Amino acid sequence: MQTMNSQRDKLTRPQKLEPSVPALPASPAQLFAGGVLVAAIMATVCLFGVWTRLAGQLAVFWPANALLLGLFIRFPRLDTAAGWVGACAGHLLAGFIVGDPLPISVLLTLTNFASVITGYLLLAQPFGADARKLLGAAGVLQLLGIAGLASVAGGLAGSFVGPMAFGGTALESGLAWFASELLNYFTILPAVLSIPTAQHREVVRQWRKSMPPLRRAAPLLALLASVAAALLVGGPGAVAFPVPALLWCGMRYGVFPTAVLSLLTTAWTLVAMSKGVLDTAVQIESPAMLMSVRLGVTLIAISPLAVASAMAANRILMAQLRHLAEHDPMTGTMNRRAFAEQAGKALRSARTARQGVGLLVLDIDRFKSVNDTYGHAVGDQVIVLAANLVADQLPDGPLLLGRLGGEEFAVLLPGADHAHTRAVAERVRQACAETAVDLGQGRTLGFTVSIGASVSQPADAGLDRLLQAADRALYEAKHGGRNRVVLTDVD
Ligand SMILES: Nc1nc2c(ncn2[C@@H]2O[C@H](COP(=O)(O)OP(=O)(O)OP(=O)(O)O)[C@@H](O)[C@H]2O)c(=O)[nH]1
Repeated sequence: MQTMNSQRDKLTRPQKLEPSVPALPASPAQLFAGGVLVAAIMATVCLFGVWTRLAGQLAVFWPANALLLGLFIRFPRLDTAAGWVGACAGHLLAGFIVGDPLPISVLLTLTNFASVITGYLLLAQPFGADARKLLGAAGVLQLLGIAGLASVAGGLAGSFVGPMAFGGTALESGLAWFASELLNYFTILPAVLSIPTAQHREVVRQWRKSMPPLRRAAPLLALLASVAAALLVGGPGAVAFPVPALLWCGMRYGVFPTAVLSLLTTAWTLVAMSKGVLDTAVQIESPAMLMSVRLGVTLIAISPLAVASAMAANRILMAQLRHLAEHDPMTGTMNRRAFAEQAGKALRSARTARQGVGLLVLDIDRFKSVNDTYGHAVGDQVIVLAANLVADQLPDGPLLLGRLGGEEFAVLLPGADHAHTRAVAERVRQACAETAVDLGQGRTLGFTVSIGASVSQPADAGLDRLLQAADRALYEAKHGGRNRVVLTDVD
């Protein structure tokens, strides 16, 4: 007889939308590959940043720091010593390619790392959990605060290094560095941190199914229309034209698409302004004015992100509440009401497809004496173990297992005929008879179950009739000596 004291996970649990963490330590080859990947990404984005550098000035757009911080937090697999060395190597390689003198290249790299490390240390703290996951509007605000402090660190380091690398005063250099970092962090970090996980992709699939294509596309079309309107109308207010459409995107699309759309809209607005395509009639006469405009445009994109995040947090809460309302907290199986609802749906589909259906009602034998002899806590353990054993014996596909009450469970087997229903019931009975609860100190407790099964082929009978027939069969199984299956046909 096998003993078991662990709860398996086939039963439905509330979904946790968290970044995946590697289950096993990475091998040296994987660490090396991760380091090389980070180096390649950093070298590429640094070269891009240098390309946007105007003579004797900071780069107009420097995505490297925000991207590096986002990658290390979002993909812990890359956050290794090899990853950090790779990031350093990528920076220096880009400096070497563009012909920066090595001391300057090292100083610029250290300055970049000052802000990345500050952001990393803050985000890695327990209080940074909501910011890491962009959970709720508070998470977004927290992320912005952390990005602000990382930018201050970059600005302070930049006030020393800037005058050596690009000339100018320490104050000018520090402020320019700070503002540029803030812009990059605000736009890029949310998009990288919210890159979807496999679980998110399933949520997206469900979302696609739940909405006709035009309804899904409407916020995006509104965004395009508002960008076009900004181009046509112009003037200082035009930079805010896309905000309502972005808010709509935030309400409908979730955090990652909203972060990407906000990033694209911000980038487009800044580029269109600098090229004169978007005529805001604002005279940009000084570097400080330019920075003010850039930061203003960036900050406009923050509220849609906060909306998307609050909506996402709300959706997670709703899913958890729904799970609590529909599941038995002890075993994780559906409760009676949710089982009736799900089984009813499955029955209707089986009927439409002219398939058969089987129903099992299962009851633990002489359970009262378990409680009386070993106490309720052990009784609970037996109930949980029975639920997991049943779940393990069921065919793949949606798990239609419900706790009808006490130590009684029901299983619906859509598409099953007489033979299949009996085979599953026998498997369940045998698995329970062969498994014992581990009571510790070498003691075990075995148990058996009796199963009443009913079959309707094709599935013309309703759930109530199937349940009544299975109940009668269960009564027979109990009176026939227990630890047995009795099957009956419903016509
Ligand atoms: N530990 C525990 N006991 C429960 C729970 N729900 C119901 N029970 C107990 O389950 C027992 C059910 O016993 P009965 O259905 O009367 O019969 P039985 O002892 O299982 O005997 P047969 O069904 O005739 O084999 C009762 O003593 C209930 O108090 C629960 O959640 N936990």
